Amino acid sequence: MTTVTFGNRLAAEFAAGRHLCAGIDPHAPLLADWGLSDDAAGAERMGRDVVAAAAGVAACVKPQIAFFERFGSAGFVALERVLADARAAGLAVVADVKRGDIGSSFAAYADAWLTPGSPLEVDAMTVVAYQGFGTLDGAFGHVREHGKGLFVLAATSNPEARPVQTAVRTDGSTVANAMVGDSAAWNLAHDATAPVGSIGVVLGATLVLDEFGIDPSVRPAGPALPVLAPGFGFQGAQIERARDIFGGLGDAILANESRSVLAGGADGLAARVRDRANAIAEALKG
Ligand SMILES: O=c1ccn([C@@H]2O[C@H](COP(=O)(O)O)[C@@H](O)[C@H]2O)c(=O)[nH]1
Repeated sequence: MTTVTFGNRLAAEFAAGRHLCAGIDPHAPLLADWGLSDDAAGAERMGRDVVAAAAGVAACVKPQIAFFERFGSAGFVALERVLADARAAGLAVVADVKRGDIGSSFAAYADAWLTPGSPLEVDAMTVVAYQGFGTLDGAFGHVREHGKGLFVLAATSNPEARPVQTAVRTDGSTVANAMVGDSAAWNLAHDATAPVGSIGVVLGATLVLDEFGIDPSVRPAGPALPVLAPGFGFQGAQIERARDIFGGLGDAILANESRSVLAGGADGLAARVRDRANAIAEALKG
């Protein structure tokens, strides 16, 4: 059986004009806003409602695992139900887990989130390569054999990240740019002719990429590099500026919005998801 790669799955979403990655972030104030309890049941209800609203409209959903993890095992049960709904709806899930460790331990994280049939199976996960890009090796088999994807933190949307991510390595590259380069190189080496790669990066839409040593006018060789872009909406970045922000890195954008879509309660959620999906499609088309 031929495995559909994560990159090919993204390419199909983009061809259909879907670029929104709808966040599932059950913050306590948002749960209150929705009239839900600040517990696992409330998080589950919000998550399942977002999945229902996003199916066929958004390219993916992105549960922020921290908001489920705070409820312990009950939170993970809730999350598993949200993931099951997404699977049944054919909606891709990017787990925002930001995992990283020495290679042998990281491999167990990758197995937990990317093994087909695992209780927490998702389509892609966010990862941290602070201990070296090679520590991600344990996930690459899932990418190649099971059609899974990774988003490597490169230049994140939060201001505190700047001193670390702009640091210059001994090879002259900033840490942020090295993450972009290593991810693009992996895609080129493993699936050179794919339209979109299966390894992507996280680049905050709130940033000026040049300031992180990333030249947005340079499109990496090989498959388009998926960019998971948080920072739109609540954090202030404007989707209309996406082309200016990402330049040559803007061919395969998943624009994440969480609080801007979730605020306002369950009533009107479907309309908000649709409106944001349309605005993002319009800004990124052509
Ligand atoms: O650089 C990063 C990486 C991840 N995030 C996550 O994205 C969402 C953003 O939520 P909003 O409500 O749209 O601001 C959230 O889950 C963050 O943990 C990020 O913001 N920046």
